Amino acid sequence: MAVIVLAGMIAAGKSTVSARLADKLNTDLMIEPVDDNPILPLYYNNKEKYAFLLQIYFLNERFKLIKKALKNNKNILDRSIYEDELFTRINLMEGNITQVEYDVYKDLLDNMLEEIEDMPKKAPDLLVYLDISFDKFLENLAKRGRAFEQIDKNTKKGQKDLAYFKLLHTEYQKWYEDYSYSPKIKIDMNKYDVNNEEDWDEVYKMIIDAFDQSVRKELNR
Ligand SMILES: Nc1ncnc2c1ncn2[C@@H]1O[C@H](COP(=O)(O)OP(=O)(O)OP(=O)(O)O)[C@@H](O)[C@H]1O
Repeated sequence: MAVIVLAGMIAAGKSTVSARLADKLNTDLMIEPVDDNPILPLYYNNKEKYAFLLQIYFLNERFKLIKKALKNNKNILDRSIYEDELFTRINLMEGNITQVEYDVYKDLLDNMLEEIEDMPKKAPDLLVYLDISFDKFLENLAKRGRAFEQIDKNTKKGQKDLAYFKLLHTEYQKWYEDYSYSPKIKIDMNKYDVNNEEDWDEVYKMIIDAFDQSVRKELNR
């Protein structure tokens, strides 16, 4: 039984890497399709109003996927539940949710994580963190062109959005350094285009080597 979870900043390439990885390993891909999320566009339009609702929505959806992934054989998840907590904290810092809302969220999250403690597998075998620079993030966001994510720098809202993304990017680096639930690997995605076969082969090898080490460690325990 093996579970690999992808992590990293918005538009770092998690969806592409997790899909290619699932295909290569012939395993299930656990994703929450963005197009099915009714709250995300509302959130990007009015963070103060929808941040708390969005976080509860993500927490619930993520938990459903984790339960499935940790019970089944061989799974790839395209984002970790611990990152949702990071998003929630950023929203607290930005004043989009209140301290009381954050406390309720955190209590619910801890309660859910206790359920995971009773499952045969409590954490992924490997966390793959995709690292990108802020400039690369802006480039990727513009390139993929999801309407609600676009930044209009000439407006007050655009400036606020930019500050949100910047804070998230900075905090993501710290988040990765502190992450300790499972073995982890950081991949510098500024250097690789995973749609290019040569680059993908290199990235895949790094992930598999780290994964083999992680599983070997587990067997020797
Ligand atoms: N907990 C959360 N709080 C706020 N926004 C979130 C949260 N989780 C995901 N999102 C947002 O949902 C959108 C889609 O996220 P998704 O996980 O599909 O991929 P992504 O972050 O764009 O990454 P990639 O391009 O690497 O696949 C992004 O705008 C992301 O910021």
